[in-house]
Amino acid sequence: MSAPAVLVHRDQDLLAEAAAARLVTRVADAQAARGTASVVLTGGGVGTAVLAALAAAGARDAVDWSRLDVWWGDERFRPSGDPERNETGARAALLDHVPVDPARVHAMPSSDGPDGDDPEAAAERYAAALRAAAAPGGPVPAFDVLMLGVGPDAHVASLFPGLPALRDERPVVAVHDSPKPPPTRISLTFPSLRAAREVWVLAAGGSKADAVRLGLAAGTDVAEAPVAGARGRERTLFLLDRAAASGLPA
Ligand SMILES: O=C(O)[C@H](O)[C@@H](O)[C@H](O)[C@H](O)COP(=O)(O)O
Repeated sequence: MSAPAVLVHRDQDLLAEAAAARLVTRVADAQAARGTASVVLTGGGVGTAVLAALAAAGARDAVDWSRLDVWWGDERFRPSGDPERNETGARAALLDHVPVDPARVHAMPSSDGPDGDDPEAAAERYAAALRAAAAPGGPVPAFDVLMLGVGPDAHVASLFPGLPALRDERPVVAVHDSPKPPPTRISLTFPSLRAAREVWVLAAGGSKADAVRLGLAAGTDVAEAPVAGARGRERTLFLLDRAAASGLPA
């Protein structure tokens, strides 16, 4: 696991533009090296702002969109097209505007999908899709970039403080009784997050300052502040605006 590096931008808009530019470079580099690239998206205000900034960036066509796999770190277990779904926001912000291969856009199942209203079966279905895309024998691909928003309670993906998903070793789990609505979700677990080459934690605003501080502090209990467990294999970046960084030592 890599030790985190911190980058602080003036405000959320600049943070989103800088992260979008970084994403273009990282994806283009991965495609040059390996032919394809994979990214894991997050819901939330900042994560969606990054996607919108990417859609608006002139450099976006440096990405070969047809050779990009798109996954999600978590999803609200709602019907397809529901405005609460992270997928819905990502499509509106970016995916509807670039020539992605629909077969490579791996949305998490919806509550009106093939498993119906059964989040456990939906989680298993997503785990099977990840396994099929992984290197032989591996549970999940080595994602090039995995982005995570963070909540004021220090959750990442749908890994909330104190919930059993934090200790689950399966790659994908159903989450019940989420303290943030909606209550039923699907989430990657820590082993899957940590399979990524690069993990980027995105945070803007003063309400995130405590979570960011805990996420970077040595010795934080991951069960209390899940963001502290968000680490990439090669690189971990905390991409912040000034307000989110305001709790860090100077
Ligand atoms: O499903 C969710 O609720 C989101 O995926 C969640 O994990 C989000 O990323 C953070 O809560 C940060 O959200 P904001 O950027 O909107 O504060």
